This record gives sequence, C-alpha cells and structure tokens, in this order.
Amino acid sequence: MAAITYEHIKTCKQTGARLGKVHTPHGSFDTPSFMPVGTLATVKTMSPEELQEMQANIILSNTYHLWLRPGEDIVKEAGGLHQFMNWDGAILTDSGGFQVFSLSDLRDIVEEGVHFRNHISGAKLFLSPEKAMQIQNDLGADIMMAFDECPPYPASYEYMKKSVERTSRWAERCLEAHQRKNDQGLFGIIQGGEYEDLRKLSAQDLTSMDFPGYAIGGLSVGEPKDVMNRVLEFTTPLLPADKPRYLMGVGSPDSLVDGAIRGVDMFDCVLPTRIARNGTCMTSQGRLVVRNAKFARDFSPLDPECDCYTCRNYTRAYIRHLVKNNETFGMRLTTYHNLYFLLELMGQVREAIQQDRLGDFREAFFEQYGFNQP
Ligand SMILES: Nc1ccc2nc(N)nc(O)c2c1
Ligand SMILES: [Zn+2]
Repeated sequence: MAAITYEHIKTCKQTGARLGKVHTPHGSFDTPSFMPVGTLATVKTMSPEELQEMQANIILSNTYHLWLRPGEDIVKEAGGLHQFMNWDGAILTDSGGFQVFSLSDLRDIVEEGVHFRNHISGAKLFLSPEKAMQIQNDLGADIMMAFDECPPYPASYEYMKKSVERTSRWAERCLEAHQRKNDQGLFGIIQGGEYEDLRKLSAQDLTSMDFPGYAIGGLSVGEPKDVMNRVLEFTTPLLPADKPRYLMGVGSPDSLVDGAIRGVDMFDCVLPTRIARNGTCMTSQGRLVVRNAKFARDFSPLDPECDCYTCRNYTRAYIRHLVKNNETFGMRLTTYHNLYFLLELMGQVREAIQQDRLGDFREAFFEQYGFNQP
C-alpha cells in the first residue's frame, strides 16, 4: 500500500499558514483540513453518503472504544474499518492513550504501558504501545497514531519531562510493533505541555524516528487559547515542512483559523457533532441555540449564509420543534449543518491562503462570528 505523503502547495505570504494535500491509500484530502470524529465507527447520525456529499474526505475513529466495543477482532473479520462501516474515504485512528487518561478513573502508568479500568464494565485493562499497534493494525486505518501519554493540564516540569521521555520510548516501540512497515501510515505525537524545551526534546526524539506525519498532542486539554497559540508558535517550526502536522482535539472555529495560521494542516474535534446533538449550531453570526423560545416562529434557516442541505430545506422553528422533542431527525439536521459549516470554513481558509490573505480573513471572520479580538 502507498505511504502517507504530504504535498506542499504554497505558504500564505501574510501568515505561516500552508496549503497542501495529504495522499493516503483511500484518497487525498486538501489541507488545512477538519476531520469529523466517528469514535465508534460512525460519525454520529451521519451516513457515509452524507459525509461524502459534504466532502469530508477523512474521518476519525478510536482504538480504545473499538477495542472495548465491538472488539477489533470483529472489525478485522469484517475486512477492516472501511468495510465494516462502508466508508471508502481515509480513516485515522487515535491510539487510545488519550481516552484512557480522559475516561478511566483508575489508571497506573508504568514503563510497560497503562493499567486502567474499562469505563463501561469497570474490568481491569492494560494498554501498551504494542497492544495499541495490534488493535490499530487490525482495524486497518490509513493513518494510525503512536501510543502516548497526554498529561493533564497543568503538569509540573518534572512530571512533564519524565512523561515526554517515556512517550518517546513508547513511540520507538510503536514503530517496532507496526506490522505494515512498508506503508508507514503511523504518526508520531509530540508532547511537552507548555514547556518550550520539552516540546523541542519531544520533537527531536520523534523526528529522528522519521514518521510520515506528526501530531501535536497535549493541547486542547483545558489550557487558555493564548497558551495553545504560544505552544503552536514554537512547536510547528520544529516539525519537518514536508510532512503533515496534526493538532489533536481542536476544535472551535477560532482555534481552527488560529491553528492554520500557525502552520497546522489537520484538525479533529468532537465539538461540532457533540453540541449539535443538544441543538447548538455554529453559524456565520456566531453560536445559535435552536432550542431557544425566540426561534419558535422563526421560519428562516439556521444560517442564512449557509447552502447546506439543512439550511436549504428546513427552518429554525422546525428544527427547534424536533430538538425539543428529542426527534432523531433534529440531531441529524444540526449535525449535518455543523459539520458542513466547519468543512466550509476550512475551504475558505484554504482559499485565503491561496490568495495570501489569511490574516485579513481572520480579522473579518472573528468580527462577524463575534470572537473577542485579542
Ligand atoms: N486534545 C487531545 C486529543 C486527543 C489526543 N490523542 C492523543 N493520542 N494524544 C493527545 O495528546 C491528545 C490530545
Ligand atoms: Zn447549514
């Protein structure tokens, strides 16, 4: 199978943003790119056809969750994730480390890996770099992630240093355990928190292992936006210019624009799909909570400037009625719109990079969307 390759097209003259393409065995996608999250082998309430219609060319799924349910053995028997979920675009699987740290109360990190409890049954489990690679190879995603520790925020310098050194040793073990040596398809994850020298140490360790792409982990874990932006400013330049850079767990419209400006190529976040299910929508005028009584007789679209299926065919009054009555179709309409909104936003970001005006775009977008100007 082909490797994962990055094609740099141009860098915006006004900012550090870059326009590119990532090529995978299941097609290519333009960057900067937002990747919808499909944790349990489905982007909740969306069909593959709807995802293709809105040009989501890569989606995420998750090692930890699929290991627990239905079990990677069943997915493997189905012929892998693409077959199992009838998705022929690209798939990226996170390695499970983050989910263990965020979901499981009891956990004990040792050199070998992490002891923790199954967050559903409470049973004791153990995840190691080798186990995470075996699960991901069985799932068969195009892009897999190394098994890392995502330390809590804030973390002391001493804790962070030990964690970075162990994550580098784990990355080495992941490369070792990766069965699909020829197609690479395994990204390293840079840790180090907000400590510039530890980010440098992590980047040096991982780039020396020559992964086909690199993720910036340990962010979007509760730190203020200016801390995230500062860490990106000194971390993205440490990564090879000819490989994709993936900021994990991000995010909101403003963070996507600010991450692109700082040289990030790939983003993922559950935010758009999660808030959609309780009726919160991202629109060109800012967030809209469609449950709100003021929309009871509002027969305009969620977003007058959006041309998605939801906005072309349904009104705020109708969607409010569905969401208030927990009608599944309501969640489908808000999810479709939120994903379309972010994918459209990334299209506008790519166009602004092409025209060397992403700084101006940020200005206008933040003004219109209502983000406080820094
Ligand atoms: N904010 C996030 C989200 C997902 C992550 N996944 C891994 N494996 N590592 C991290 O640091 C993450 C951070
Ligand atoms: Zn819409």
